[in-house]
Amino acid sequence: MAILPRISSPADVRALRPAQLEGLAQEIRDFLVASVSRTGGHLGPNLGVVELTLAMHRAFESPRDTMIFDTGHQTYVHKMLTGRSDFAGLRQRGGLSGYPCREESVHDVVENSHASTALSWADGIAKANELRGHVDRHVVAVIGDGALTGGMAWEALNNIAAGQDRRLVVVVNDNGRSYDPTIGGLAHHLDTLRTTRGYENFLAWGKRTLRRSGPPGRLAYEALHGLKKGLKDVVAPQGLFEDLGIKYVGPVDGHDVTAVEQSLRRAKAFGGPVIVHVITEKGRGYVPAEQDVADRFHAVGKIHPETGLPVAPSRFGWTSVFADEMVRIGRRRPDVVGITAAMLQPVGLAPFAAEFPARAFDVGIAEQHAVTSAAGMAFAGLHPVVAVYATFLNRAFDQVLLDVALHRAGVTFVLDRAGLTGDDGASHNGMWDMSLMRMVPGLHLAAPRDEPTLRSALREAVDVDDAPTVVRYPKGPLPDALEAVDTVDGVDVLARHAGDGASVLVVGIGPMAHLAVEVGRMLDAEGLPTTVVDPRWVLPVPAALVKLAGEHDHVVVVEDGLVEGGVGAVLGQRCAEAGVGVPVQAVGIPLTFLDHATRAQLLETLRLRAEDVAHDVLALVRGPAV
Ligand SMILES: Cc1ncc(C[n+]2csc(CCOP(=O)(O)OP(=O)(O)O)c2C)c(N)n1
Ligand SMILES: CC(=O)[C@@H](O)[C@H](O)COP(=O)(O)O
Ligand SMILES: [Mg+2]
Repeated sequence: MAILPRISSPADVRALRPAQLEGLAQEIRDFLVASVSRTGGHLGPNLGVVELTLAMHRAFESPRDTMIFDTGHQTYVHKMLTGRSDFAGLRQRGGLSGYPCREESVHDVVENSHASTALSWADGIAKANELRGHVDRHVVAVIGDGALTGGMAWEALNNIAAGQDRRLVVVVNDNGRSYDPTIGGLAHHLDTLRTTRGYENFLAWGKRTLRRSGPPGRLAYEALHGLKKGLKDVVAPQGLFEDLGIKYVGPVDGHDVTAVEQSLRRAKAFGGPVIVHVITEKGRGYVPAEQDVADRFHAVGKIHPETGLPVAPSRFGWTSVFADEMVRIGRRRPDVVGITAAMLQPVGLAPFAAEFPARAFDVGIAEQHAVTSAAGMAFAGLHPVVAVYATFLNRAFDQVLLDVALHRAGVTFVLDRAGLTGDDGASHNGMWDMSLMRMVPGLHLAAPRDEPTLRSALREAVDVDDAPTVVRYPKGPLPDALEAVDTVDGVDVLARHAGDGASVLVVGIGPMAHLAVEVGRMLDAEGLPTTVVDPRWVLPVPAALVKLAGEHDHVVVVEDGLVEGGVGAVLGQRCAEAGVGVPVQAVGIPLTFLDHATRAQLLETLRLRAEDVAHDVLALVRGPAV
């Protein structure tokens, strides 16, 4: 008898008998594979937390007890156990978000999918609970071993340790991986806690001995647990968590619901900050994921459930061009090194790392460290290429500004997923980088429109050794190459249309150049004299673009980034400063948080299609249609 359909709230989960839990876990796994195969999503991480999430909702009472999930990509099971079963529209407009979403449920708190923030959230909530006398409320925060390599997590742990009376349980979900195996001293320490030979072997011996003593009855079971407890105290090394002053429970088999539930109840009863170290397996229970050496199906597109193979070919054309060009640059420039923040494969540095293993650095989910360590590398004679998703550079703005730019360090930032990404929701759109980077003195930013301009931008960027450079490009497949018909002082002219009346300069930034050409055609069809250009290096705004603007009656700049402080806004400022009195219309992303939707849905909503832009230009140039 299927249990899952009868789960509409955590109370239903708590009402189950322990004997029912294994069956429910299997039903959940079957559902995850069947559903996420159809929509795409974070299949591997969620397969790894089935038992953990079940145990959490049995040991704690959400929403009275607050549940926080770091990054939030592993909350599909949490959603299923809190009454949300319609995953058919996952990460699409009107469907479930791929992360916690307050609008969806009172059980969801943190919508931000940037890693390493959960423990700070938890510390704040626990402090508020204590101050407001909510002594019956617990906070339980799940953080992955990858997210634990982020600096904020340690800032939070330092504070959590200071609050000995705060009811806060930190669950370290240790599956040994971010995308790749987690790096660094912390990963080693977690390994030590998890795989101390004596602990493991002695425990294995204990299990064998007890089994030989007869059917694993209650007595044998108790003896085994007593043995494990004794072992932990005697053999398992005391961890840095306890040195910090935070009680440590574990390591616990994260796929044994009963063991996890018991550990969580123990931690909850302690009444102060406790870490429960849970050992899980990313992709657990689905062979294609378990066997996936790349990243255990961390984030998949639509796949065939029987085989795990992708339904569509690889989605990431831009990334593969960067990957190829980076190897070519590496061959001719021994000073060039690559830095990733735990995303070697997704950002395209894997081929570079394969050919130059000593020159590829995975720093963990630590973008701030990545940037400042790059400043150090540049100071010491290297040219670092820091490859991150555009949205994740937000948290390292200060390091770009005052560690790299202030020292005129030759560091190149390669920002993948720049612009609208859509289905990953508000915190994943790469919409902030140009408005942020335009505030960095001396920084040069390129927005290529296709493969040839991406390759040339990368080559030009690594040749700049006395200032930061940025090359940004979007998620997904490459557009066809777009040839320039002319170049004016570095600004590519993509089309010129003669005509009568008010002349229009259409500036396409990055891949929006393709849309700009389309807009040019539409304006030409209306008889407007139109010039379509792509400046390629867009920040600082080139003087040639200001000059070109002064030769037209109207300028429209189309960019896959914020309008506020974007290239269009800056061009308008530069024109005003130069006494060039032409109206500059900036078209792009409004200053707001965008709900999850497909990129196409967002482009339509934001009126970022060629017909929308042409319509708006005509309305401005000729006045509204009567
Ligand atoms: C600041 C930031 N950098 C990078 C990412 C991309 N990212 C999402 S999940 C993930 C790996 C997380 O590993 P872990 O915390 O161990 O969770 P698991 O997937 O193993 O459950 C990364 C790097 C992010 N969400 N936030
Ligand atoms: C949760 C997270 O930050 C990443 O897993 C991200 O969702 C991956 O995005 P892509 O699918 O665009 O690589
Ligand atoms: Mg992990």
